[in-house]
Amino acid sequence: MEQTPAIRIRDLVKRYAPAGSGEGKLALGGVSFDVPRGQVFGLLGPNGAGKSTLINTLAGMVMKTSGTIEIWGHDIDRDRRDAKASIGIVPQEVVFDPFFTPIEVLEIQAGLYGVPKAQRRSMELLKAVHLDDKAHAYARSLSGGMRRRLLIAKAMVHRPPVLVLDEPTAGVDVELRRQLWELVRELNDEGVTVVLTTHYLEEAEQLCDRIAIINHGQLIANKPTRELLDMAREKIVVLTLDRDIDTAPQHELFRRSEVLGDRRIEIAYDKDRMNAGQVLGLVHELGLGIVDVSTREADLEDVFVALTSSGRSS
Ligand SMILES: Nc1ncnc2c1ncn2[C@@H]1O[C@H](COP(=O)(O)OP(=O)(O)OP(=O)(O)O)[C@@H](O)[C@H]1O
Repeated sequence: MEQTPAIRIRDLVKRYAPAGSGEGKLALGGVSFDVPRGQVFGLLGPNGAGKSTLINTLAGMVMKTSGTIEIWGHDIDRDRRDAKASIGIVPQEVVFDPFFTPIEVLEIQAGLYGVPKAQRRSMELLKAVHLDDKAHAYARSLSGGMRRRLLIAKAMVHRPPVLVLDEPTAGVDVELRRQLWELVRELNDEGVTVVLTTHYLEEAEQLCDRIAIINHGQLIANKPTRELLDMAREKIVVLTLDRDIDTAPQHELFRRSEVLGDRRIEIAYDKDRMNAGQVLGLVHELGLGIVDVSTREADLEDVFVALTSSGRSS
């Protein structure tokens, strides 16, 4: 029998009720996709695309207009309890009572989820998020990064097989971002399926096995990260010339050509139509001497911009 996906979403529609007499806002216009088990799955999209609506629907905090959602094989309408028990949600905002300690935060949450005392593993969870030495410190004395890690532990008290993180690294510094990535990888290595939304394309590229892109409430891509990156047809060469020039050399085969300054120019070309050697040859033919060359692969940002600006579906 084929394994059920960690999350199965079909024809999900959410229309927010109108504030006045209008039609209301269509935030999700019929979205279908699966999150395979055992993966780190990234949900990307520009501001207002519908990511939070989707996550909040999974969390049971937003009522969908129509469509179906199954979490670990449990339909969220028909099998609400099991669906809820199968998912942990890490919200964007970090809010704790400043007078509770991390261990108390986890114990209270375990109580809310009805986890019997004998099955609780609060200390183990604090260890997993590297907060065991802060178990008895007041939450108000924790740094921003520690609070975020505590939120992740809190979402895991009932041992859900699926963990959803809404913008886990929004507004955190580079060092902390890397620590959180490491934590997500550790959880995933232990078998937890992770879904995360992010604005940082580098984060998605580094962390996610598969990426779905939402734009204007529609799914416009859903592919393994590698395949999505391969969709970037553009390659870029940066050349250092033997003299200063005011205007970049142009050719019908160049997609883009710009002067960067300090005798450097950048030329983007379609990797399916030509290679770097041909670009150099053409620049040479135009009478320019080349003293240095480097190339840059297009990254997820290039793909993202191409997809979300054209609205093309894949
Ligand atoms: N409670 C609400 N009532 C009415 N419209 C809403 C509500 N919540 C969100 N929307 C609208 O639905 C659309 C999708 O919003 P959503 O917050 O899901 O996007 P998002 O992709 O999470 O964006 P962001 O990255 O900015 O959080 C937006 O146009 C938003 O204005």
